[in-house]
Amino acid sequence: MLKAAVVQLCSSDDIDDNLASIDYLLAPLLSQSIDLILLPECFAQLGGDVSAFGKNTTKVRQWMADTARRHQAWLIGGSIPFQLDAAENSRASCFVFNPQGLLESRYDKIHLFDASVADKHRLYRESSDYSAGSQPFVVDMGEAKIGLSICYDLRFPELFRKLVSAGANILTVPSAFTHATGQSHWEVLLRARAIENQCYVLAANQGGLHANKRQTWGHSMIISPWGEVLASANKDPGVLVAELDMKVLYDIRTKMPCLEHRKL
Ligand SMILES: O=C(O)CNC(=O)[C@H](CS)NC(=O)CCC(=O)C(=O)O
Repeated sequence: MLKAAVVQLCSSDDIDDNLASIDYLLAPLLSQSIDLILLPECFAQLGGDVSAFGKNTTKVRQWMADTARRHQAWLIGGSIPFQLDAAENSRASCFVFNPQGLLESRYDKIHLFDASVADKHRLYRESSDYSAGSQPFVVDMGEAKIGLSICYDLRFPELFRKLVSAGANILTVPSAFTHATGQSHWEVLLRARAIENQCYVLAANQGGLHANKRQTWGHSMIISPWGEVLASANKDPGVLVAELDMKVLYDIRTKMPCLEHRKL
């Protein structure tokens, strides 16, 4: 049994404010034994100066380490911009801290959201602010093996197959999914990834109208390997908690061994 917490936010461009909101939302969980906390994409800042933040992430990374240690839980830090190499843009990086507050791994978003969407924002050009990563990551938490992804990655099932082939049994999808695309695609894609890969899916989204006028979909979810929605949010900030029973997952994988039936 693993107890997971999924945080939904409506982040602004004010880093201190956003971190204080998360502290506030997580405070009631201190008395519960949470094993894993997932934060959404751009949890620390949405709509700010990506390049400036990407060069100066020390404070936020320290906050992540402290938060993991305080809750004695794994912390999967959705994404922050992180300037890895002066010759390129920031990566959109998901830092993972263990319950001792030590950095365990970092996944850099592979698929960047360059798309025209039928909302007021219309044109998304993530690649003008960010450089793409290329390396999928599975975090080994013992029985739980966490396959990392970020937001637009959700549309690329081949990434999730790679993660599952590398042993993943829980998939995390921290996001800032738009209101327009979320309404049509979010739940369907998440449940499909859970069903086809026979994995738990933890999806932490941004939700609401942000200071920069972007509107995100919310509806963060925890989904079982059978595709059932175990917990879901509406449009407002909050925290979802669910227990992930790995026996349920093994049972599904044994009775319907789709992953072993793969031919291609
Ligand atoms: O740019 C920022 O400030 C933070 N990053 C994001 O919001 C990213 C890139 S624009 N959003 C997505 O990937 C949404 C994907 C999506 O909505 C879909 O696939 O439909």
